[in-house]
Amino acid sequence: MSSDFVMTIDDDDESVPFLDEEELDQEDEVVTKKTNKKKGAKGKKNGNNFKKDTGDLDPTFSFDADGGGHMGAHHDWDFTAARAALRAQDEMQPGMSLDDIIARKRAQVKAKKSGKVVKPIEEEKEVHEDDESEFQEAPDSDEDEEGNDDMEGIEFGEEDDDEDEEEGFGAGRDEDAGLEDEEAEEAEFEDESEGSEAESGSDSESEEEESEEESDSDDEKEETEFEKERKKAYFAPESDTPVEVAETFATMNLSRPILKGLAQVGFVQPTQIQARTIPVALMGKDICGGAVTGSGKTAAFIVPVLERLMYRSRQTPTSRVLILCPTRELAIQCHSVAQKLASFTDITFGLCVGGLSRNSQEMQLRTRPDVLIATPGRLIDHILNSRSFTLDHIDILIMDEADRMLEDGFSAELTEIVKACPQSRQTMLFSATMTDNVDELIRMSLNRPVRLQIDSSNATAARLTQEFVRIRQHREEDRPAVLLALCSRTFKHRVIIFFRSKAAAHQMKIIFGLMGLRAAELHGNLTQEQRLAALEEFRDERVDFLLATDLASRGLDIKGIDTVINFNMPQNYAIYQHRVGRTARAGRNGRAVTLAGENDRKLLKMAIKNADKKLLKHRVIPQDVITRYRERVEGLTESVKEIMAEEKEDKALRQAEMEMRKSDNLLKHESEIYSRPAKTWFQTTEEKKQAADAGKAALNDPKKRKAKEEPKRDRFAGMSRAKRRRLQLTEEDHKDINSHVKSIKSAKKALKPAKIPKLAPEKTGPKPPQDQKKKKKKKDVDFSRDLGDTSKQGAVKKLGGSGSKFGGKDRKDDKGKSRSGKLGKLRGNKAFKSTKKYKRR
Ligand SMILES: Nc1ncnc2c1ncn2[C@@H]1O[C@H](COP(=O)(O)OP(=O)(O)OP(=O)(O)O)[C@@H](O)[C@H]1O
Repeated sequence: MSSDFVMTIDDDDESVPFLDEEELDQEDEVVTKKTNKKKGAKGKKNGNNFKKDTGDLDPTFSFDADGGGHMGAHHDWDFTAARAALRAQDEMQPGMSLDDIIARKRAQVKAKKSGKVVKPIEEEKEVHEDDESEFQEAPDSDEDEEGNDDMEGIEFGEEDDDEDEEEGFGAGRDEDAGLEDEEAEEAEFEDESEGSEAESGSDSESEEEESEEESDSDDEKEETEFEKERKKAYFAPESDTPVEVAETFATMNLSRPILKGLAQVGFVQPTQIQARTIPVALMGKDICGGAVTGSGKTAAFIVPVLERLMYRSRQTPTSRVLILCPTRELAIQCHSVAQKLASFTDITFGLCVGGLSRNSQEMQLRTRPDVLIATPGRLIDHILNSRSFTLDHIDILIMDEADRMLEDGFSAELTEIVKACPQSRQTMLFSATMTDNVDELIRMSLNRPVRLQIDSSNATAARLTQEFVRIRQHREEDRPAVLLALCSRTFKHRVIIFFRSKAAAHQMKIIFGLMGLRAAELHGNLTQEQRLAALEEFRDERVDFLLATDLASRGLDIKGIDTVINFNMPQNYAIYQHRVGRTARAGRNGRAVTLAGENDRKLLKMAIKNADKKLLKHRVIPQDVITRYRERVEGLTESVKEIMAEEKEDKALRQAEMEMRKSDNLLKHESEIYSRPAKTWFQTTEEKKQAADAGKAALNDPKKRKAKEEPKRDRFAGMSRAKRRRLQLTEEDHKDINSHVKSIKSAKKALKPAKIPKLAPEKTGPKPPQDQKKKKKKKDVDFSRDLGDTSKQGAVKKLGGSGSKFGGKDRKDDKGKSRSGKLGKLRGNKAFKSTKKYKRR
C-alpha cells in the first residue's frame, strides 16, 4: 500500500466515501460555470448545495431522528445591551488601527514596485480606490490564471465569477489591547486555551504515541456495569420524563406572551431538544441536556424559564434565574436571545460579563433583574464587591456549555457560585458535548437530574460536509499557503477560521490584510470593544473572514457561516465538534475544512468515524498552487515584521500615555480614590494564572489529561474525616464490584462462542489471528492507512452501535442479563443503598 494519503483513501478502501481526484474533478465541475446544469442536479443529490444556500430553509427538510435539523427564520442577535455597557473609553486616545497600518504598508509595497513616493496616510485614504485596484493588479491576474488552470486540475470547484474578490478593508479597529487600566483586574477565565506553537507539528514522538493511545482508549472505553449502575442511581429514571412530545409550541401550554415572542423570532415547531426539555424544565426538575450544535438548546432552557417567571410574585423585585456561560460573547448572545423571546413580557434581564462597565452592571444589579446572564469571573466579582448583591434568591441555575464549565480553569469559580446559590434551586446543564460522567456532575450538586440526550455526544450536525486537507510531514510550513489558497480561490465569503494561538490568528490577520482579503480577528488579546466590533463586522458582512481562537468555538450563532476552516486540528474532538458546529446550524448546510497533519491522525480518525460518510471529502490542493502561495507569503514576511514592530511601538506609546493619565488622576483625586472600599478578589492574579495554566495544561498535555482521569492516591487530602472515609468506602466498593463484573464477564466469555464480531459484517475474508491484529495496531502509524482503518471501524461501529437494530439490541440483552444476575445482588451494596449520596449537600 502506498503511503500516499490520496492513494490510500481513494483506492484501498471502498468503504471510505472520500472522493478520489477524478470524483473531485467531477464535483468541482458541478459547481463551475461551465457545467451549471450539472450543478443543480448533483448538488441536490448530495444534499450539498451549500454554495447556493442563501440562508433560506430547505422546504423539504424535516426533523430527523437524531435531531439534526429543523427549522425557522434565523435572527441576527444584536449586541446593543453589551455596547451600552461598554466601559467608557473616551479618555483613552485610540491608537492607530491595524487596518490603517496594513493599508499603509500595502501602499508602500505598491509604491516600491511602481517607483512612486509613498503618500502620508491621510492623503492615501483619498486615493484609496485607485491604489487598491493598482495594487491588486498582479494578484488578480494571478488569481485568474490559477483559477482556470487549477480548476481543471483537481479540487477547486466553487469559483463563482460573480463573486469577484472585493477590495478594501474592514472597518478600522482600535488597537489598544491590553492597555486598559482595569484589564488585569477584570481578567477572568476566558474560554481560550492556546496550544504552544510547537504543537502544530513538532510534538515528540513519544508524546504522540501517548496521545494516540489515550484517544484510542477514550474512544473504545466501554462503560462498565458499575458505571451504568451508578448512572442509574444518579439520574432520574426515564419513566419520569413525559413520553409525548409536542409538535408545535402552541400545543405546549405556554403563556400567550411567550408564544408571541416565539412567533416573533419565527420559531413555530420546537426542535427535539426543545420539545423534550421544556415540559421537564417546567416541572422544576434538574436536567442534563445534550443535543448537537445548532439544535436550539438556548431556547430550550430560556423558554421554560420565561414561562415560569410569568407566574412570579411581582411584589419585590428579585433575581431568580442565573444563566452562566463560559465566554463573554456567548453570554451577550444569550442575553440578546432571551430579550427577544421575552419581548412581550415584563421580565427583566441583567448582563454581568467581564470587559463591560462594572459600574453600570452594579447599578443594574441593584434593580434586581429577574434573569442574570453572566460569566463566572465577573459574577464572583459582583458577589464579593457589589454591596447587597447575593445569589440567595436564585431559583434556577443554568449552565450553557456545561462540560466546558466543569473543566479545569473554571472549577474554583464554579464551586463558589454553586455554593452561593440556594440548595433548593433547579439546575439545568446543557452542551452539545454534554458529559454524563457522575464524578464530574456531582460537583454541581444536582438533584436526581433527568438526562435528555438527543444526539450522541460525538455527533456533528446532520448537514455538515467535512473535508480534510492533508498537510504532509515536514510540510507544516505550508499551512499558511494552503489556507490562503483556500480562502483566495474557493471559500471567499462567510468563513470562520480557527487557530490554536492568538499570535497565529493575529499574524494571519496581517497577511490576509496585505493580500487584500477582508478579515477580522477575534481572540483574547483584544479589548471587549474590539471583540464585539470583530463579530459585528463579520455578522454584517463587512469582512469575509473571521480569524478566531477557540474563544469563538462554542455557542456562537452567526447567520450564514458557510465554511469553517481549521488551520490546525484542535486539542480534542469535543473542541472540533464545537468549532465545526459554527456552520450547518438549524438544519442548514455547511462545510468544515480541516488542515490535518501527521500528528492529527487520531483526531482525524475520530472525526471520520463519527461523520456521515457521504459527507466526507478529501481535498487536494495541487503542489504548484501551494508553492505559489508560499512564495507570496514569504514575500510578505518583511512587511509583516514591520507592521508588528509598528504595532508594538504604538502600543508602548499608548501604554505610557495611559500610565501618565493614571498618575495624573491619582494626584488629582487622591483622597477620593483612597477612601473607596478596597476590592476583594476571589483569586489572586497568581492563583488565576495557575488555574488558567492548569486548564491549558490539561488540554494540551495528554499526560496531564491522563493523570486527571486517573486521580492520584492523595486526592483525599484536605477533606474532612467523614467525607474522606465515605469516599474511601465507596472506592473499596468500586473495586469489589469491578472484580465481580470482570469475573462475570470472563465467565460469560467462556460460555459464549465469541462476542458478536462487530467487525465481521464488513469483511469477507478470514479474520486475522489475534496477535497479528495487535501487532498491526501498534505498528500501523501510517497516516493514510489510519484513515482507511478508521472508516472501516466507523462503518462497523454503525452496525454495532447502540442505535443499530442489531448490535444495539445484543448489548441491551447483555445488560439485562447482568443486571438480573450479579448486579441484582450488588444492589444491596452500600454504594447503591440509597441515592441520597448524590443529593445536594
Ligand atoms: N424552534 C426553532 N425554530 C426555528 N429556529 C430555531 C428554533 N430554535 C432555535 N432556532 C435557531 O437555531 C439556531 C441555533 O440555535 P442555538 O444557538 O440555540 O443552538 P445550540 O444548540 O445552542 O448550538 P451550540 O451547541 O452551538 O451552542 C439559532 O439561529 C436559532 O435562532
